[in-house]
Amino acid sequence: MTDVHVSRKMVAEPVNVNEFRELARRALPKMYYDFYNGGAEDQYTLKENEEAFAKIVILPRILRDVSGINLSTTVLGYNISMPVMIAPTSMHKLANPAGEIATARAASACKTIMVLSNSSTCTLEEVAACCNAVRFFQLYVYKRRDISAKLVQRAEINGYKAIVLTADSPRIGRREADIKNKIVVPQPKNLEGLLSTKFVSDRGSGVEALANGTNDPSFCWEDIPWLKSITNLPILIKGVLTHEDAIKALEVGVAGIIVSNHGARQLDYSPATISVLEEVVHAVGGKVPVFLDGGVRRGTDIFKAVALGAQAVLVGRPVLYGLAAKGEYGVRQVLEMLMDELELTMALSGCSSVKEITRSHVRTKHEQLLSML
Ligand SMILES: Cc1cc2nc3c(=O)[nH]c(=O)nc-3n(C[C@H](O)[C@H](O)[C@H](O)COP(=O)(O)O)c2cc1C
Ligand SMILES: CC(C)CC(=O)C(=O)O
Repeated sequence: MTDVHVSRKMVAEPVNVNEFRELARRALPKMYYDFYNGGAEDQYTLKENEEAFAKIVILPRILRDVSGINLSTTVLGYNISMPVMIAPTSMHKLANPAGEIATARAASACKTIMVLSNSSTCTLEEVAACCNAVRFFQLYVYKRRDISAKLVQRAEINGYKAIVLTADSPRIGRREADIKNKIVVPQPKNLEGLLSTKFVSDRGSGVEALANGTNDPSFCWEDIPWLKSITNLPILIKGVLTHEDAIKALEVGVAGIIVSNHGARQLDYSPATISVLEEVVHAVGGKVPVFLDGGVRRGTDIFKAVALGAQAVLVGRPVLYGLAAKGEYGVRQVLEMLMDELELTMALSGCSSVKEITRSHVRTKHEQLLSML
């Protein structure tokens, strides 16, 4: 067999998430692949999100009974099959005609939680009706506060179990591929009949026009009581990267914190999420669960995040790659790959349950350098 045959076969039958990325690239129009795959400006943080995981080593323990591995955990009291959830990402119909319905069904099949994006291409009602996955609803607070309130109310009526407030997007990051491609995106389905989103961007990106036309850049900590006053659902805050903001989040009474830099699509040169996870975990001191997203591509990444204190991680692009390549089945395959990799990582590290993964199972770059002194 020639090398060409080998590489074709490899891409046709992906064995890891990064191979799904290549399948997605082939399946999608360039404009949409760039939208899904890209980050802000120099994409420094985009690279760092993945590379920072590579700087952490795992310290395995040997001769433990790992004949049965239990990957399950709980998030806000809901049992899930593994410490991995689906991050909110917009516009799944750009990847597959079934859109978020396919993603939700895959989440349900894999017994995990899907966070539905505020800017989805299926309505939150359609997603609620299509499967019995536990679902959270991600919220951007709009200049039209009444419309955000309406979305929260609809999420609550339709059985979403938490509101994930995205707090890192007062304006949209500068995503240069979208500007160059003059990306055109559909109107978010949840806003149909509520708000016209036909905004025009000077710079060419339809995503930028949409987000900057709708999101309220004045929304701040003092406004969280308003959000709490309109819902009984627990609120998770997404976009925390410092201990200062973690403490503020506790003060305003959130039910959980998601350490996130929005998949490096907002502020370039913000830190890789895995590099600040521990700072946030220490500040929170176990008062609420801490989650992480950004750059998780391997079971070993999940293991490292859990060892550094995350209750679970969320994956964004991997799900989109699976969806673009193979629809609902592709999303399932991606989730199952991560699950299998995590299971093997735990077995080889001597951990038979998620609780057994501890801080002493990993060594950061900083610690590696200190140990050489
Ligand atoms: C194409 C795309 C769309 C996204 N849309 C949203 C969104 O609508 N709301 C949101 O809070 N985060 C959004 N995010 C950020 C994700 O929730 C998540 O933080 C990020 O994708 C995690 O990094 P990863 O893609 O490396 O896993 C989006 C990310 C991508 C890649
Ligand atoms: C701006 C939104 C429409 C989607 C989003 O959050 C993203 O693309 O990162």
